[in-house]
Amino acid sequence: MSPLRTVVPGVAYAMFARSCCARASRPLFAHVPARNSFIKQFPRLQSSAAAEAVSESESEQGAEMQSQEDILANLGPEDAQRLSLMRNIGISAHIDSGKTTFTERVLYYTGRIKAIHEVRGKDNVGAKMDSMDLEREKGITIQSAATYCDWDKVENGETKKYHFNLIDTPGHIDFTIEVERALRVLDGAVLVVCAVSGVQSQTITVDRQMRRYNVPRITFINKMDRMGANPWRAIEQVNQKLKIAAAAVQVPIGREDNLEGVVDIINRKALYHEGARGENIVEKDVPEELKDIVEDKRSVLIETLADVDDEIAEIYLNEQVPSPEQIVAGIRRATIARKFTPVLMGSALANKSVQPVLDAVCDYLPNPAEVSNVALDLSRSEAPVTLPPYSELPFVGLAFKLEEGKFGQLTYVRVYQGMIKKGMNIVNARTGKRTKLARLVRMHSNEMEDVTEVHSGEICATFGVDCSSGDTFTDGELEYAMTSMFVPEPVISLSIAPKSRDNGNFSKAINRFQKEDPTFRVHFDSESKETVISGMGELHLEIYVERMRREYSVDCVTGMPQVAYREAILDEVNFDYTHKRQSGGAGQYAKIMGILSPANAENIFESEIVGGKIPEKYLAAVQKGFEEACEKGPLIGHKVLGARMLVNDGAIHVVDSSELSFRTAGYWGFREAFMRARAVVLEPIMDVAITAPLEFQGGVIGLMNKRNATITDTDVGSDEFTLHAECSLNQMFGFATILRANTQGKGEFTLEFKHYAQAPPQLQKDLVAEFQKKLKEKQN
Ligand SMILES: Nc1nc2c(ncn2[C@@H]2O[C@H](COP(=O)(O)OP(=O)(O)OP(=O)(O)O)[C@@H](O)[C@H]2O)c(=O)[nH]1
Repeated sequence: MSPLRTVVPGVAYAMFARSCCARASRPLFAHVPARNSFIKQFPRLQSSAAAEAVSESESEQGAEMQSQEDILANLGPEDAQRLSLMRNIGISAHIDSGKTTFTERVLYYTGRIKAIHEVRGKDNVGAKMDSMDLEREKGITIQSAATYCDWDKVENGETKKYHFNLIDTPGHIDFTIEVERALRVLDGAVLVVCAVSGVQSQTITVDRQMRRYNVPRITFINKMDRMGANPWRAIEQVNQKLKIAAAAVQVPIGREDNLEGVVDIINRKALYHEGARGENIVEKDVPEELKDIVEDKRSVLIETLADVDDEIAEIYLNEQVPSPEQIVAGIRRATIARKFTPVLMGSALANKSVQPVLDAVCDYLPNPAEVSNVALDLSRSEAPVTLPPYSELPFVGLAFKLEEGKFGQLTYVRVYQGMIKKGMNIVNARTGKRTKLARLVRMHSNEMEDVTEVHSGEICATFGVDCSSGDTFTDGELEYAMTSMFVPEPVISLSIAPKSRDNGNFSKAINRFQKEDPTFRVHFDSESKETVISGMGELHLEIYVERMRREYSVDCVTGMPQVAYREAILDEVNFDYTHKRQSGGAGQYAKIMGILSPANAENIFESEIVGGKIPEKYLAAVQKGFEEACEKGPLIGHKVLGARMLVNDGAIHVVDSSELSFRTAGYWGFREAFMRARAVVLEPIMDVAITAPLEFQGGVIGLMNKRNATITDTDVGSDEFTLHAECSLNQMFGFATILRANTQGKGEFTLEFKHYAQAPPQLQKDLVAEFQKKLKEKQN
């Protein structure tokens, strides 16, 4: 953490002063308010004796990175009150853990919806957050959905109204970008774990994503009503597999069919439910038969906390017992520091113990002011700057999700600093484009409510803003850009064409899906004259083909799914390539020499030219040629992965050399050297996790052996097993049908890209032969 600054108002001024300097140099940011107007704008910073005390030199030294203490100390009373009661949270988990069912209860108990509808429920209505027809039919979440609700929490006899912005995310790895972008803008998460299956493959993936965006999480063990439910095994797995300290803050009262509620072990209170949907929580004494386990688990909680929190450790080492308030404060500190996750339990479907999770969200997850958010100041070599959630500062927000709605493109925005108002102009930091905000809404799944202004820390949506997902918006005052989310590379592609002549809808659909989903890519293969779509898995592409049919009335024919192969080299070779053409008119001449060698997972271009033998602009042209060649490898026309081209010598011709000549030399020189450097084809290797009832274990192992998979681990539960294996994607095509047939429809599996590895020699030969054949056909 950066050192605590003492002259707090000055820090904000320094940041602002810097942005003014930045603006002064760019015509786009012509308006430069004087410092006085800044102070007028921010009355609470007017203790300007302090502001004056900040010397110019300090403001020049880059005091932009504010510590969390600075931010909290400098929050105005209105922001402080508003933000302390706000939580931006995501609900994430493995497929089918009950995220949507859980969210439905949250919406019901907070009064956001009037009735509960189940995922695949008999009433055919479906859960609120699965608003797409396809989601309701398949019973899976495909797109993340945002909503908001208010939760009345009683604290010391006083009721406080907390405001939640909530995002329900898909569990399936094929829609992983939805999880990435949700976690990018959320401050905390509820990790849902099934009480029977425990930590599953996707739980681990989601956990990794939470770590990527530093998201603190509380854990909810759902499905405690199911046979074989075992929360203690699940907690052990969170500790072991997710490698984060976890301890229960509750113990269940009854289990499986007899689940009645939970005991809050911090306050030693039993919580039961009353009402048709368990809406009323009734507090009672801890049942006699649970007293021992409550004390036992309470000690485990305190010991686990003592390991990760200094204050609890001190109390513990002094052989004292922390008070309930101290325990809650310790859990909050350790959770926000991402060293610990408190574990709650219940059953969303049986309406048990969801409300305590909402209390825990308030107690343990951070409010927007407690999370450090950073942007890069583009005007100062991308120096990092903190974005404090003060409403008075200039607006900075991130467009994290785009969606085509009834009224045009809907852009979801998280407001990090300042506020936005209907009618105001916002500027896209990437394109410099200014747009007037015609409409501002808050989303409730597929419904929306118009609002006139949205303050820092909030999530909202706007219409008619031209941008890509991940773009930063400002009010034009600042040149800030926020780092965007991680976008995984697609691993599978297939050719696609409309069955009948395209009346424009096919292209419209393709354009829209591409804009909305950065993991869905489209390109036109000029050799095969086909449109090729790429994505994260078979289901991912299948869903888009189906959506084209339903939403755009375009029936499509698709080719066989193709693996995204890569080409690499195993040897280092020298190259000496001359590109020469003399056919009337101006000639072409470029000579390059150097070394081509294998590199680690990226393509690198370097030059070590002495004495200016090749001028910089020609070297840049060689690099261009190299990059072009890497897009379409010489072996089978797939991308090159891990090649380093070093140009260390060469020659130019005073008349005939040009950028084009050097670009051509870079392109062909690379290809020629590549083929001499033991070129190989790489294929994607996937992490496979298959879960099925125990009786199918032998059969499933047989299926994986047939695919030359490497079995890495097997978890055997009371009635199910999970087999983990590494297998090439090539071997996994159509596996969903095969697994279903071999497990009476009870088996499930997930696939996640792990790494690239050399394809088997025969496959490489076949691919090369096929590519050569196609080339010949084209030449004839
Ligand atoms: N027994 C039991 N079943 C539950 C519980 N919660 C959810 N389910 C069921 O589990 C299935 C999956 O629930 P969802 O809420 O769709 O799970 P999800 O995690 O949102 O699913 P995806 O978004 O597709 O990954 C549904 O059939 C639910 O009825 C629970 O507490 N107990």
